[in-house]
Amino acid sequence: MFHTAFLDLPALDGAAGTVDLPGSKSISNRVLLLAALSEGTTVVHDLLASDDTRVMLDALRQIGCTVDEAGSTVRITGLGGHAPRSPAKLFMGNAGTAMRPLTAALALLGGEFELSGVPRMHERPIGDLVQALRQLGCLIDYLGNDGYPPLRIAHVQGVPSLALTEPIRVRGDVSSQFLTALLMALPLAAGTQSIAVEVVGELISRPYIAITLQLLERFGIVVEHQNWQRFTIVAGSRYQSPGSVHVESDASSASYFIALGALTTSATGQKGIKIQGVGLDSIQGDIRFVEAARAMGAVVTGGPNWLQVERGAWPLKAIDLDCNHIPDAAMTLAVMALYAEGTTTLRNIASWRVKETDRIAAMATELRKLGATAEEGADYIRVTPPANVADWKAASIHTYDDHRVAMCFSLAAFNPARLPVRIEDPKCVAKTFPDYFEALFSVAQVETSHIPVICIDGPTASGKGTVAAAVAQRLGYRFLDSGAMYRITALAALRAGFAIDADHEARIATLAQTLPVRFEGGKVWLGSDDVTEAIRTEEAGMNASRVSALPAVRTALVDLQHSFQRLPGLVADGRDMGTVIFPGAPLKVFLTANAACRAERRYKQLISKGFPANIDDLRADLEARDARDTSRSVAPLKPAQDALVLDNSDLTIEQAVEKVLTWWQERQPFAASAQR
Ligand SMILES: Nc1ncnc2c1ncn2[C@@H]1O[C@H](COP(=O)(O)OP(=O)(O)OP(=O)(O)O)[C@@H](O)[C@H]1O
Ligand SMILES: Nc1ccn([C@@H]2O[C@H](COP(=O)(O)O)[C@@H](O)[C@H]2O)c(=O)n1
Repeated sequence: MFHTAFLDLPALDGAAGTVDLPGSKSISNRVLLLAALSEGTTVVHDLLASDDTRVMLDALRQIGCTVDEAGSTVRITGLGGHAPRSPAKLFMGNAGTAMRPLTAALALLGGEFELSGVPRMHERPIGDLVQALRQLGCLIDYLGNDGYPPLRIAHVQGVPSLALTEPIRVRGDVSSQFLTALLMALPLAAGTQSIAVEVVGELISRPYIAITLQLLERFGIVVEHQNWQRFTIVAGSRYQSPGSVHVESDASSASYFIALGALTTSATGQKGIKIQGVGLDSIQGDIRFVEAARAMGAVVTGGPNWLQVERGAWPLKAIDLDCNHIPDAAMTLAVMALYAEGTTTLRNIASWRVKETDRIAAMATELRKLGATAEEGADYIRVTPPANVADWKAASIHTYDDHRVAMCFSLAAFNPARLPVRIEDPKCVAKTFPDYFEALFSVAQVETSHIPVICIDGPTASGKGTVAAAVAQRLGYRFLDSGAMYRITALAALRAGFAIDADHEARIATLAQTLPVRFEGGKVWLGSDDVTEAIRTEEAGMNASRVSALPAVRTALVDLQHSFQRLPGLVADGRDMGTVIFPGAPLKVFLTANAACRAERRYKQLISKGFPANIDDLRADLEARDARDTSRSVAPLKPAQDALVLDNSDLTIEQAVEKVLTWWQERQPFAASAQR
């Protein structure tokens, strides 16, 4: 996952390949709660690992369920009729699928609970659910604003006697989660009598209720319904664990890759995007996004657990669609509309206004930043793409702590104007798809020369590695420590018994070409040996300097260094990054510091690692190394013609990093809006 302040997506050319999607959020959190209410142990396979499931798991532990996690498999032993542990303060983050059903379930289980969330959760309505529970006789207080979390369930003396003879009335036109919450909680009270729930107003997002009913059935609860307006929980209902449950992949998450298949082709001749984990027979309502994508031109085929999507009509066809049945996935249509001919209208999406953010306003604002025309109404959005290629704008997309805004706007990186797109706060995807961008990059195609590279070259101990690693971390870019390649080659040569000299040049070069080197978790591996420490000594640096003067060795290491230029970008440090390896890089920095300063820094560095050091010897060594690096015939150390020189003798590390980042921002088309 990218924890950076923003993630810049370079203009992407195409996409092809296979993606495995994470588990469905809606199914994951429903299954967790149903398992918690059941008798027996449920093994949940392929559970989504995300912020929203995390808060649910934590809450279930707090109320006394036994929860064992092993990767994506979670084993839950439910309460099975026992009282939950109370009092408890439960933090629900911004997870509506946890807040609403848990409120209802805890109200019917008895005990004293406070449920709260992030500030946005405290703006998301829950009043209709609370009103329905109060109708029953439940004692629930608002701790902030009426109608919104945080709230308190005050059943210290146990569950009060409930008024179950009359149907419970609940609104269905604000959020279907209120009805889901009641349907999952009421079986706890349906031991001796049937309980009816009546929906007031039109039931929105009906497919989510269908998921609830299907999952309830798996946990032994039969719910009858008349025309989706009246639901009856049959007397004698009792939660019983089914033993094990598999969570299917998230159909809403599939929408981004369905869209990707619809709007891209592949330069390599590979055909389309294959999505694994969810198929045309999915129980999730958002699978009907496939119909909408087909209407826009996508060619979608599929089987029980997979989908295959290819571009059909191009440009895409504009649509006018009632999206009530696919509220979450419909956001993706708003971005697909950027690639359509004409105006796309998405209707009946009032629920967008009370989601993670006001999604209608958010989508309209961000689409406009890209150059589109977006008109918003109380329950619709109308999108007209930029009139001409030249009307597209490079935008910094604000994501409103809304995972879906972040994910669907990544699709704007395929714009015909070939402009980059900045996604602010990319980690918000953690709500449902923590590795979304990694999945996107695994199928996205871009000509390598278009992947941005920042080169930081300079003499020994000038701070290149430190600054480059920090810049890479701030941008979410990959990091290439090219010096390590020479250090490892020298080590491998010596271990193979080769002296580092011209006589052994060819053999060392052959060795370098097939170096079994891996950089993993901050460690450097040569085959199965951890050489992290061994290559950091001054002697190893000197050997590297000798080996790096052999032209054949330099040539042998070129491909390996180029292989680091991958999405979303690269920061490379060394001696010839800007002059030889990445001559087209858009930013080249030559980082220097005076010799005394560098010797002192290296001295402190070695001492702190427990290596013996003498500052005068160090200075002599680094000057010798610089002299050899500067005077060698191939790829000598020198600033590239277009490099910016930064003497950081009097700068702190952070100041040097900021300087490089500032230079980088100045080269970005959306620099100004990134300051918001
Ligand atoms: N601006 C700075 N102020 C103080 N210390 C710094 C600064 N920049 C780097 N250092 C420190 O100097 C030491 C050497 O830095 P670093 O290893 O990044 O240099 P380098 O140029 O990559 O060296 P080499 O060429 O040998 O790989 C490190 O301990 C680092 O923390
Ligand atoms: N691009 C590069 C990087 C390094 N070298 C040589 O390797 C030696 C070790 O590099 P460090 O950055 O890890 O100290 C260095 O002294 C150079 O001789 C190189 O030639 N080209």
